[in-house]
Amino acid sequence: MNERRPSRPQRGRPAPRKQGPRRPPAEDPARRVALDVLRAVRQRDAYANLVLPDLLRRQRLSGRDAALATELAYGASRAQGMLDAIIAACLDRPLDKVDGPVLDCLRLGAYQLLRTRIPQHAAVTSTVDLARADAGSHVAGFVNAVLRKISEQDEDAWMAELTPDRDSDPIGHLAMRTAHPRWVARAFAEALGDKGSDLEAALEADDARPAVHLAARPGEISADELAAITGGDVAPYSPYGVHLPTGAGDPGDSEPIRERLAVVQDEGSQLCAVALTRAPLAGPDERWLDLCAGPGGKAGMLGALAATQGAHVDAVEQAPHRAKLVERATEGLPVTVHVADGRESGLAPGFDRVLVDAPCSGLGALRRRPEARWRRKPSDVPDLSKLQGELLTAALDLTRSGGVVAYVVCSPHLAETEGVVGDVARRSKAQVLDAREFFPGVPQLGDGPYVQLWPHRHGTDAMFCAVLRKP
Ligand SMILES: C[S@@+](CC[C@H](N)C(=O)[O-])C[C@H]1O[C@@H](n2cnc3c(N)ncnc32)[C@H](O)[C@@H]1O
Repeated sequence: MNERRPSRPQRGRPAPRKQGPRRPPAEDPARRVALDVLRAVRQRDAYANLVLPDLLRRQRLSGRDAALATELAYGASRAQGMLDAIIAACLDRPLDKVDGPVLDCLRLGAYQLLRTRIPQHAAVTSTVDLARADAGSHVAGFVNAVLRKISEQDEDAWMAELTPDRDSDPIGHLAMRTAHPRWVARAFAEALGDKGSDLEAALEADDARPAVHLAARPGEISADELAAITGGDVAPYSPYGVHLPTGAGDPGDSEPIRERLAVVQDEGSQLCAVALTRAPLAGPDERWLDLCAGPGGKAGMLGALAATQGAHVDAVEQAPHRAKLVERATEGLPVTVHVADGRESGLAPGFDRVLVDAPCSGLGALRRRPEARWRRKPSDVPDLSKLQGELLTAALDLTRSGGVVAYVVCSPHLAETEGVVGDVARRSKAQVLDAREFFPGVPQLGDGPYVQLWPHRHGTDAMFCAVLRKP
């Protein structure tokens, strides 16, 4: 046993308070918000990025306090597996025997100790205060003791102790070091065909906070104009994209977004929507379909492009509340929204271009959804692949002979990407086009015919795109 870290924290004996900076107030509002986010995620499967803005508003937090709450809530959510491994190493009982509210406090405290520059005493005492307020004095000593043990080593030392050996278990090693579940790291490795440096770069980029990307609405404003107004940079690949500087604040406050001249949209999503419109077509090019449209990001892009080309978009979405979001996103554009199951939409066939942006595991956008990597399970994938195959088949059925279908998922998992497309193309005899041609100027697209974008190569989400032509 490691003598420096006795296995049993000593309950009820808070470490003596040191002289020095004043103890933070009992209810530090930024940490309170972060803790409430962690709790909502754990208790009711909430999405951190949806609950946080509301909590910030309710606590009237802005500026540095809001930035701290965001950093702690998102950071602790993203690093949860790694934090849990370290917390577990400091306990004399299994982690699942720790009460949920206490575990939330431990995660929040551990994150501050390991991944921020917050002084140790502030990280520990502020978390103990929250634990006392939420769970009672009897747990304060326990939280204090565990956090003190965690604080005896920095993240690197903990990782050296807990991470599997790099040579004998490269995936387990990188998964732990970059705070990813092992199955996600393995899915990335299989898609990259690499267990070494490329995988490391991919997982590290996936663990970093992404820049906010905007899409200028085609026909309304150019990317140059949007960049000038927002102070962002024109995106490297999407003709409509702008990257906002880090820490630019809430993009929803910016004038072009309020005036609906631009939307927040990852550059990879923009590229995939535009790719559908770039595939060459003989014959008519007027009827476009978006078969999985909610909440309407790509439908907005397609609608705006359709408006400039005299085409019309039908947008199908199964969930009524998401269909409403599509209506809002496409207001004023030549788009008709239908609430229906894309597998049996009842729409008349004969579409010239069809987008299937299928429901997926979202493994390609984990960096944007802090808690998602710990929520998704490998057992989710088979059901998703089945649905994806059915939607792609329905899309081909709705396409005219010679028309094109873009199949897009925000995941690099091979069962959701090449597996689905290979299977449907074989059965339908659809021709798989070289999708790289519809991503001009984008480097490192491999051997084709599919396109797999990556955060570490392209700065985008890990979007997958295949383009098929109906025989
Ligand atoms: C990846 S999202 C699409 C994102 C959208 N294209 C965008 O850019 O904003 C997948 C959407 O498909 C919807 N969906 C799930 N099953 C469906 C089905 N059987 N038919 C139609 N839509 C479905 C989900 O509700 C979700 O809104």
